[in-house]
Amino acid sequence: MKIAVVGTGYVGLVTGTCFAETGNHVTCIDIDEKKVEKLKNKIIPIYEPGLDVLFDRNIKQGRLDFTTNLKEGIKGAKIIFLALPTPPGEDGSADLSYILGVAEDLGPLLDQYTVIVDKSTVPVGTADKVTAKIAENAKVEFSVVSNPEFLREGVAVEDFMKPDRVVIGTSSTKAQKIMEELYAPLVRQGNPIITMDEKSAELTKYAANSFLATKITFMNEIANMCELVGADVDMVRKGVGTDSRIGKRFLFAGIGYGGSCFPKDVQALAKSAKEVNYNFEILNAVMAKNKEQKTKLIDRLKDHYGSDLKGKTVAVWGLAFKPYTDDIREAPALVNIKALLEAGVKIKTYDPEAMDNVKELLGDSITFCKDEYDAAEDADALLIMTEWPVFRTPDFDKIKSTLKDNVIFDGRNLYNTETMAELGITYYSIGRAIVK
Ligand SMILES: NC(=O)c1ccc[n+]([C@@H]2O[C@H](COP(=O)([O-])OP(=O)(O)OC[C@H]3O[C@@H](n4cnc5c(N)ncnc54)[C@H](O)[C@@H]3O)[C@@H](O)[C@H]2O)c1
Ligand SMILES: O=c1ccn([C@@H]2O[C@H](COP(=O)(O)OP(=O)(O)O[C@H]3O[C@H](CO)[C@@H](O)[C@H](O)[C@H]3O)[C@@H](O)[C@H]2O)c(=O)[nH]1
Repeated sequence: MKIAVVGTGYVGLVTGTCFAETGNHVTCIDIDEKKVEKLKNKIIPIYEPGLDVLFDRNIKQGRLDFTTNLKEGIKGAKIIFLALPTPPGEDGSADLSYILGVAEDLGPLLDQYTVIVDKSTVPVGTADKVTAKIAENAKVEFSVVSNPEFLREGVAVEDFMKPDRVVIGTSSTKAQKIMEELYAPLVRQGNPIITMDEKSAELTKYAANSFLATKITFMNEIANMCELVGADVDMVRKGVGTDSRIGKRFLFAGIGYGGSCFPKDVQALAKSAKEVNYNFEILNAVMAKNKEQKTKLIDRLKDHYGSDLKGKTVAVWGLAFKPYTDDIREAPALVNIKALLEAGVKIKTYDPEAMDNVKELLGDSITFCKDEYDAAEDADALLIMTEWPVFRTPDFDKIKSTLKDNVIFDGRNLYNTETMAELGITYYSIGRAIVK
C-alpha cells in the first residue's frame, strides 16, 4: 500500500519506517528542510535503538523516501498519517494549529478516496475539526480516523512492531477495513485491534498517559511517606506490584515523570475537562506533586550542605529524560541543573546520548565530560538523574578517589543502601533510608 506520513519527528519517523518494514511504500513529509536533507542522506536525526537497521533496509529497498513537498509526498497515498506536534498552548490545552494547518492544505490536494489519520495525541473532537477543515476545499470523498500512538521512546521500534493493542477510532467501515489491512502484520501475535468511535479513541490516549503519570506520582507520594516513617519504597513496590490487579510496571519512584508526552498530556486532559465544566481534580494534584518531586534532591543537597550551595561543584550523571534516548524534553535533569546554576553551583555532566542537545540549550554554562568518571573528578557531590545502565555498576573506589566529598544524591535508586554503607559513601535516594 502507498502511504504518506506528514511530520517526520519521533512518531512520524518510527511510523513511516515500521510501515515500510511491513512492505508498504512510505513517503515521509516534513517542513524542516534540514531534517529532510539529513534523512535523504540516510542520517537519522534522533537516537532510537534499532531504528537504523530498519531505516537503512527500507531505503535500500526503495520503500522509504522523504520530501518537503506535501503535494508530491501524498501523490497516490491511500492513507495519510498526521504525526505533527501538539504542544501545550498558553492555557495548557493542546495547540492544534499544526494539525489544522496541514488539514487545510490537504483539502484541495486530495484526488482519490483517502484515509487521513490523526496519529498525534489530540483532544476529543479533533477528528471532527480535521474533517471540517479538509471538507472546506475537498473535491473527493475522504475519512478521518483517530489512531493514537502508544510507543515509548527508547523502545519505540519494539512497541510499534509488537503493540499491546491498536486503537482505531472511526465511524467509516471503508476506512476501518483499510486500517485493519495496514495493521494486520503488526497484530499477528494476537494482540487486538480495538475499533471504536473517534472521540473514545482520542480520549483513550489521554486516559492511558494520565493514568500512568498518576501511577508514578502515587508511588512518589508513597516514597515520600516511606522517608518519614522509615519504610523502604522498593520493598513496598515489590509488595504491591505482585498483585496482578496493580501490576509491576510504572511503579518506580524517582524524580518525577518527564518527556515530551506525560507532562503535556496530563495538562491537556485537565484543560479539556475544564472546558466541559468538569474539575478533574486528581490531575491537578498529579501535576503539582510532580513539579515538587523533580527538585526533591536539591532539598536533600541543602539539608546536607546548608542552604547556601554557592561555590560547590556537582557532577550530574544523565541528562535525557530516560535512558536509551537523546530526548531532553521536560527532563528532570534540566530543571535541577537550572536550579543549581541559579544557586551558584558549577556543573560537570555526562550523558551517553543527550549531551549535544543540552549543549545547544545551555552552551558552555556547564561542563560536558568524556565519561562518568571525568564528570565526578574534583566535584563535591554526585547527582544521578537518568538510569543509564553504565551508571548502575560503577567502580566505586574510583568514585571515592575522585569525588571531594563521598556523597551521592540518587534520583533513580540505582544502588543498594547496604552496599553504600559498607563502602562508606553518604547516600541519599528516593523513599529509602539515608546512608551516612
Ligand atoms: N514522542 C513520542 O514518544 C510520542 C509517542 C506517542 C505520541 N506522540 C504524539 O505524536 C505527536 C508528534 O510527536 P513527536 O514527538 O513525533 O513530535 P516532534 O516534535 O518530534 O516532530 C514533529 C515533526 O513535525 C514537523 N512539522 C511541523 N509542522 C509541519 C508541517 N506543517 N508539515 C510537515 N511537517 C511539519 C516538525 O518539523 C517535526 O519534525 C504529538 O502529538 C505527540 O504527543 C509522541
Ligand atoms: O516507573 C516509572 C516509569 C516511568 N517513569 C518516568 O516517566 C516518564 C515517561 O516514561 P515512559 O513512559 O517510559 O516514556 P515515554 O517515551 O514518554 O512514553 C510515554 O509517553 C508516550 C507519548 O504519549 C506514550 O506513547 C507511551 O505509551 C508512554 O509510556 C520518564 O520521565 C520516566 O523516567 C518513572 O518515573 N517511573
